[in-house]
Amino acid sequence: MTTTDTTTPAAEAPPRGGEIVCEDVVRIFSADGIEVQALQGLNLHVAAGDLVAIVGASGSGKSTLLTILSGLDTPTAGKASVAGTDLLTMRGRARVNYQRHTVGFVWQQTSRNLLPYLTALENVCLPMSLAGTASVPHAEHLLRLLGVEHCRDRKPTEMSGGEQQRVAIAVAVANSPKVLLADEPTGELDEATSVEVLETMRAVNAELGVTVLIVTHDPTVSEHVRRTVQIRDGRTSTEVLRRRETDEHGQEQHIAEEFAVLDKVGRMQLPHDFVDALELKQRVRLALEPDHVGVWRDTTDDPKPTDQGEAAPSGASNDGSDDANRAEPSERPEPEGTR
Ligand SMILES: Nc1ncnc2c1ncn2[C@@H]1O[C@H](COP(=O)(O)OP(=O)(O)OP(=O)(O)O)[C@@H](O)[C@H]1O
Repeated sequence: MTTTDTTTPAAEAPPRGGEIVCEDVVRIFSADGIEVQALQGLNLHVAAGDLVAIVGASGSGKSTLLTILSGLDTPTAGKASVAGTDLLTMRGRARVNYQRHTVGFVWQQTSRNLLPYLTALENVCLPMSLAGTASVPHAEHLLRLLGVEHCRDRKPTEMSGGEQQRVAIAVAVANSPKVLLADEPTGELDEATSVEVLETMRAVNAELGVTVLIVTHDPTVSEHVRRTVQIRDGRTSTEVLRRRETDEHGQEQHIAEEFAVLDKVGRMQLPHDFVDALELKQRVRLALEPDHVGVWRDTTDDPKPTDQGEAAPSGASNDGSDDANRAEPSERPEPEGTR
């Protein structure tokens, strides 16, 4: 990952609010009398037209989030809406309409996305027929856009895994949803085919303007999206925003900046590698500077060197003043907001 400093990170950030809004979303599962908090106050805002990857360790809550956004499950608490539809109060007919028109899905298992006894064209026409808007020319247009027009009259068993996933994307966007949700869409594919499928997702995002959210374990997915959101223990923890810039030599640079997610009351999680690198534990020292917040390891209880080079008693300062523990600006580490 190429990283570089930048003076205007906020200028590139997507606007707050928008197509997908999750605020303090909680999902508790009860099984055999044991409660599992899969989502523990998750916050996520995705703007209309954005292309976002959600990454995280196994069990961090990615699939739970996607199942809620797809309308197949309801949060225990919090606020969640997609394209203005409130996912907590949605019932019956509204839920069917939501799944048919507002969101489209692509699942990991290629076999789950397509009906095996229908051709690619028939698979794409099916959701339109259910909505009463079947159009062969529109289905053909989508197959062409996704580069699988040659599969028009083939059944899934006559297509490669990558072709099946690209047809699945055409099926998912057949009813012009506002949001396309994909759960590990490259999970069963080799690297080269994964890249093709991800590029297809980009094309759908760019050409049709559909907002795309991809849940994945695959770290290479991050290189194909503008924004990667990390979920940790049921909460969004950090984000990486990517963009391309041309430097003064005319060379294109890929810029990746890491951000921490700040909730409404100001809580944030520091990335694991920051915590490990500075051996941060239990408590950190903070300082508000004009344009950033400084975070330092708590050295209050460290032995202090004396003039003779011996350790002073814990907590004692060199000159007896409280300021002795504060590093002078020249001694301070660089701000950690960018890497
Ligand atoms: N229906 C359920 N009943 C009980 N616990 C559940 C249920 N679904 C998920 N969980 C638990 O919730 C937590 C989050 O699960 P989730 O499937 O969302 O994680 P994930 O990040 O998608 O993991 P993976 O990458 O392995 O699919 C896990 O501890 C899981 O065991």
